[in-house]
Amino acid sequence: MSPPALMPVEAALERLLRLAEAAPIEDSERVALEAADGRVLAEPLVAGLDLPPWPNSAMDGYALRLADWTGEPLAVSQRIFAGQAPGPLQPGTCARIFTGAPLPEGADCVEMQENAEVLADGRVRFTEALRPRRNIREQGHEVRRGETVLAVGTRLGPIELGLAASLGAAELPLRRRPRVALLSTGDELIEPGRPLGPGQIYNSNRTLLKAWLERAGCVVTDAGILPDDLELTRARLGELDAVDLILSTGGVSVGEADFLGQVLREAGELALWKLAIKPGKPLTVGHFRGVPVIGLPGNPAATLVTFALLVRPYLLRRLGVAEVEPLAFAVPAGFAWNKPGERRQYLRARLDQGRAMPHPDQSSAVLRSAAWAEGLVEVREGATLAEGDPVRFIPLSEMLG
Ligand SMILES: Nc1nc2c(c(=O)[nH]1)N[C@H]1C(S)=C(S)[C@@H](COP(=O)(O)OP(=O)(O)OC[C@H]3O[C@@H](n4cnc5c(N)ncnc54)[C@H](O)[C@@H]3O)O[C@H]1N2
Ligand code: MOO
Repeated sequence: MSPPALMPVEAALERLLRLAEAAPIEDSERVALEAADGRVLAEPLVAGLDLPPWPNSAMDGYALRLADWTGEPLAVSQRIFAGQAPGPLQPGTCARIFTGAPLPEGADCVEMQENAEVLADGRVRFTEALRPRRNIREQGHEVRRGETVLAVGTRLGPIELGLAASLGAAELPLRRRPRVALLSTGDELIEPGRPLGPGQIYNSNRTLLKAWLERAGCVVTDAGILPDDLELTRARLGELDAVDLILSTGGVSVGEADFLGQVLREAGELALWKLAIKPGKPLTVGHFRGVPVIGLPGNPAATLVTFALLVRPYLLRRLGVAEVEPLAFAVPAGFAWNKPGERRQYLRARLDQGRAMPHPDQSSAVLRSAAWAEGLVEVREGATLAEGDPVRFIPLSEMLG
């Protein structure tokens, strides 16, 4: 009998996103703008004013009414700086005006000072033809009052926060942060700072995931290293009832001391997925007393790839984010690929003169090549590649936030 087919990446993502939509995190809180970076909007941001709020000058120069201009020089009747409220333009004159200053009532054109000559008597001659509305930033040009500027579910970054600030928002209604409990499994693991005993390795997944989850806006509970004991595993999981997700690493393949799996089976449900991803084949998805559980493979590069491609989008979708997949683009392969694989490979790679160059060490156990990499290059299952063929490149920077 042939082994069951591996689950394609798209199918795994699709299933996880459906699970995320079935368990949305909907609570919201009002948060000061300065503390809102990386968070998700719980309500649309609706403009309470026009932007700009009034017509203003795009240039340092002179504001005038075109009908007043016959080709003769005009006297300057006022000077208007940004931040001032000008009076109406006196007929038959122009106003000295600076960038960002409000246009005086009655003016319908601004000419930049480079096209103006100030005569000895102070009057100004315009040297080029003038056009109506030239160099005027119109009221409401960017945003009209009442318009939705950012949709619910928008992930806020510096640019969105700047936009909210330009509309005068001091606080925003945000989804609360997801609470994630992080578990490591493996008797070989100890935490950095302690001496390494025989057979032991330092726990790197915990540090990697904690930092990454926090960047993604989560509150992380460190649930430590799961003991190799059924009773203790049961007790430890039982303590994690106030979280939105239990995320574990290790112990998901075919190991014998799979206490996590056993406890999940008796007090929840558990599915063992075999994904067509390399690195990252085994993934556990289930529930423990109603709390979603995702178990990532323990190999550090497998943890990284499955978190980036599956868990991060899952968490964002639980917050109602629509676009959860990282931006990716096609680049020419700087390498050949002769052996078609049954799993889709995500190679740790850099761009060299626009071509994707994989690191020579693609071992699932290795993090160093990921620290070197700028992104992941996708080699699809069953594919061979010649140098120059297009491959998808996903920048790590797209996924690390
Ligand atoms: N007979 C089979 N063996 C394995 C299979 C398989 O299908 N049949 N799959 C391989 C693949 S692919 C992967 S990926 C791993 C997945 O292993 P587990 O998730 O069960 O993880 P462990 O066995 O606990 O650990 C794997 C590896 O990673 C190291 N590790 C684990 N946790 C951490 C951590 N927190 N920090 C640093 N390193 C960690 C661990 O020491 C092991 O070296 O299974 C393959 N085997
Ligand atoms: O999925 Mo595993 O990461 O290939 O070693």
